[in-house]
Amino acid sequence: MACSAAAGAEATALLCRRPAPSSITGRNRLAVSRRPRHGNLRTGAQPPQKSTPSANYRNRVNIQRDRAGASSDDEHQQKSEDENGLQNIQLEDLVEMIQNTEKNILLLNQARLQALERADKIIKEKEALQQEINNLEIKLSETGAQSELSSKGMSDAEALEFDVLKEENMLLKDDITFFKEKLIEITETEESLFKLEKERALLDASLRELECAFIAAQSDMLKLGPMQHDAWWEKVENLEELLESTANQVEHAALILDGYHDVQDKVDKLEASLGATSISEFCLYLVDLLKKRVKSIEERLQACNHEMHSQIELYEHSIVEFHDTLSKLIKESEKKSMEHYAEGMPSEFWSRISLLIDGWSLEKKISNNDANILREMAWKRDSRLREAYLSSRGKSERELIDSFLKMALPGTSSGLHIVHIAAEMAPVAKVGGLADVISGLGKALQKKGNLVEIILPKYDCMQHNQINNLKVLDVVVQSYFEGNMFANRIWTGTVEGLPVYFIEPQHPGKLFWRAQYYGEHDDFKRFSYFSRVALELLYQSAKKVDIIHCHDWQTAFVAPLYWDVYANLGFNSARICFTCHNFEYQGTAPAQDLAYCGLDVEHLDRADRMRDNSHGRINVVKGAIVYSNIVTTVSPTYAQEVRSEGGRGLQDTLKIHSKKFVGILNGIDTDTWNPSTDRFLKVQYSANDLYGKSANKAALTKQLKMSSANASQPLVGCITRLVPQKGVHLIRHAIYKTAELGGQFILLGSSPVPNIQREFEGIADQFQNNNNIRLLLKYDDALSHMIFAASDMFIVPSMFEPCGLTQMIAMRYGSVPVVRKTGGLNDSVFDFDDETIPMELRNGFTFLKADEQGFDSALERAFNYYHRKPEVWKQLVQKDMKIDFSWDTSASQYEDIYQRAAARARAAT
Ligand SMILES: Nc1ncnc2c1ncn2[C@@H]1O[C@H](COP(=O)(O)OP(=O)(O)O)[C@@H](O)[C@H]1O
Repeated sequence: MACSAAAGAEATALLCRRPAPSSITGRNRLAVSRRPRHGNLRTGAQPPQKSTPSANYRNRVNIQRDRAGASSDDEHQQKSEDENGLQNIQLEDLVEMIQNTEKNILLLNQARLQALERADKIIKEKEALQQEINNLEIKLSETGAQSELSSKGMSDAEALEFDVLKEENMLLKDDITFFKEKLIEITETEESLFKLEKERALLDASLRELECAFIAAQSDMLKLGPMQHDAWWEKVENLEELLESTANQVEHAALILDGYHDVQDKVDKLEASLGATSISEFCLYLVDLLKKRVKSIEERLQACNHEMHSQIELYEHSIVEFHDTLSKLIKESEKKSMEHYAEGMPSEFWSRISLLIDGWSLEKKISNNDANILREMAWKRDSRLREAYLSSRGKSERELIDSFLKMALPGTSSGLHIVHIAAEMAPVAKVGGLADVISGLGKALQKKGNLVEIILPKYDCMQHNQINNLKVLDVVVQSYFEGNMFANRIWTGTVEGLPVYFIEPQHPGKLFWRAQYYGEHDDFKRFSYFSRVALELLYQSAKKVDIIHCHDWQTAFVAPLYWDVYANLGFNSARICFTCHNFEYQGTAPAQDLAYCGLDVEHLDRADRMRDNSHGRINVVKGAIVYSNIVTTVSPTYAQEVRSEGGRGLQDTLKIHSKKFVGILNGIDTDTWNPSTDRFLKVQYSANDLYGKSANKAALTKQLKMSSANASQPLVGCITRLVPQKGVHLIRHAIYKTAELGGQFILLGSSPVPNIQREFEGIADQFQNNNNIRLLLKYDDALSHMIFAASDMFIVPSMFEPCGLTQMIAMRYGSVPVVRKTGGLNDSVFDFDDETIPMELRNGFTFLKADEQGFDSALERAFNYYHRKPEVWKQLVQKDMKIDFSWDTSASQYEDIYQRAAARARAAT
């Protein structure tokens, strides 16, 4: 609208630029043009003419005149010159007239174009206005409808608001009627604009006529020379008439344009009135109303909130008060019960405690020193004694003594100083499960607040890169061996966060410089030497160790050495725990060999001490059973089995010492064996995200150049030492059976037994070109991690198995175990189809008979579930991955027996 007002002003300006628009009408200009006709002749020199059409015309006339002059006599020439001069003057006037007319035509054309533009704009604006009115009507009808709808179920205040809205709607409707009327006016204006347009067309036509006439006049001028003056004037008159009618039209157009100004004014006024009550204003009004409503609702909400908060505050306040009263009541009741003790039973209670302590002291169940400490505590009515007494109700006297003695410890720390003396430790020196136990149990005990140290031989072949801060101490430990003293260098470093001492004998036999851990002709010598130096180290460092834990035959020498040699030197604070990880390896030798490490052969070569039960040699495992304070093996079932044939001749010894013998199931190091962090895996995964498992399978089969065409083929894994214990004949059979069932098989293992190694090399050759079978006859820690992750099933068909770690590791990696029901396998794998076992415990497939049929029945069932019930299989995989095989529970059991032994030790001194 503002734009059209501006355009209107511009048009006015354009008209004003013409000289005196109101006076310069066509008629006035015509009067000027007529002057030459009434004799006002022009004389004298004329300024040079521009090359306009009339100038050209003039030139052409002069040329005609020259030609005419050349062909007449003088008189005639004079007359002719006069006539020509007259003609020239008249022509010049005519040309001027035409020039004026041209100018007027140009101006008119411009005015016409302006008028056209304004007309278009007005039409567009009218359309936009109509559209806005339409929208407004639609909005109004919607608002009306919504209001109708929302009026139902309104509160009084809302109804009032609704009425206001309705009224506003009515007013708006009136406004719209008013706008409509205005619109009709605009339509009328539009009609007059149409008329203007028509006039414009007429004007256009006459202008064209005028132009044609002018062109005709021009050509006539060319032929004018001999033409009659009157005829010429006739033409001029015609032209004048044309000009007059054009002037009339221009006048008319000016009138119409004046009318247009009126229309423009009207439009501007309309615009102004529309601006006053514009749609956006209406919208603003509506928004404002809505805002008000929202505000009132917010206010109400705030009020509610406020009320709620004050209620909550009240409620909280009353809770605090309630708690205060409750704690006061509790304190009062405690006080009363204390007073009850103090007033009623206390003297009798504390007297009884004092008598108990005196009795234990007299019976030598506790030392005099401990008795004095405990007596003083009872005298002072130490609440810790009272709590220990009350919590031990129903337990044995021994347990009560132990719990009392814990408090007699200086500093009363429940932590123990435990030293493991072993031949292996993972990952620095690993041959089998023993290594895993040392680091796994050691870490778990350390986590429980004990001081744990490890003593290992310093092997040349160990994984030095697995040791942190390896350094040699500035001390040489001299140790006895074979009648001589040998120097030993002591190295320290940490492995898996545990402090480790590495002993490097300066012995000419280069005892641990053999490029292998075991299998040397002088193993008995090597490890008896090591056991002696380990104790020597502890002795010389004057440590007050609580538990010395030795493992397997290699360090079984420690038990008799400790009690027969070092205890006599005053090194006797510790108690010895011996764990036999496998009763197959007992460390037997001719009796005199015991003397190498300083043991008294005569004293020990006795049936009740170290002489082997079935032949004349000495047996170091037997010696450890006899000489240790605690004897353990690695699973409850195996502990049971070794009490009969499984004991390999030591069953009677174990029976004799059964009170100190216990089977504790090994755990696994869940930090090392963790599929969600395992750095050896292609993709880490967890029970809740098994994608990584199939990715590892794909990666490993690709790496080993195995077929990956059939993704539904189960992959069977086996990682083991290839020794008869592990059921090598069933492992061999499993390879063929898996091929027959359409599965894939990967074996990772090596054998210390040459003919077994050769046999498996032969099988490997046989399957060399089979894309589904791979035999990797070596030791490879990284590869073992990848196989655990990639396999779907894992076989452990052992003839006997003290504990077995691979079935637990396999489950942690989602590989379902297929195992023989023996030893630790029986304590950790429960058959999926065995209905006598609770469903939640069933985690694998087991068989009892150590033959091919027995194995086949378990493997075939596993294959069936894998192929036919993939969902059940997946659930089984996930369940297995979530089983807690950590050392936590087992370490607590060890800690418990350590504590009791340590307490007895204190009681004894
Ligand atoms: N060839 C091998 N390569 C890598 N690791 C192996 C190999 N053979 C056995 N192991 C590992 O040694 C440990 C064996 O422990 P376990 O099952 O108790 O058997 P054992 O101690 O009788 O050998 C497992 O951690 C297993 O992964």
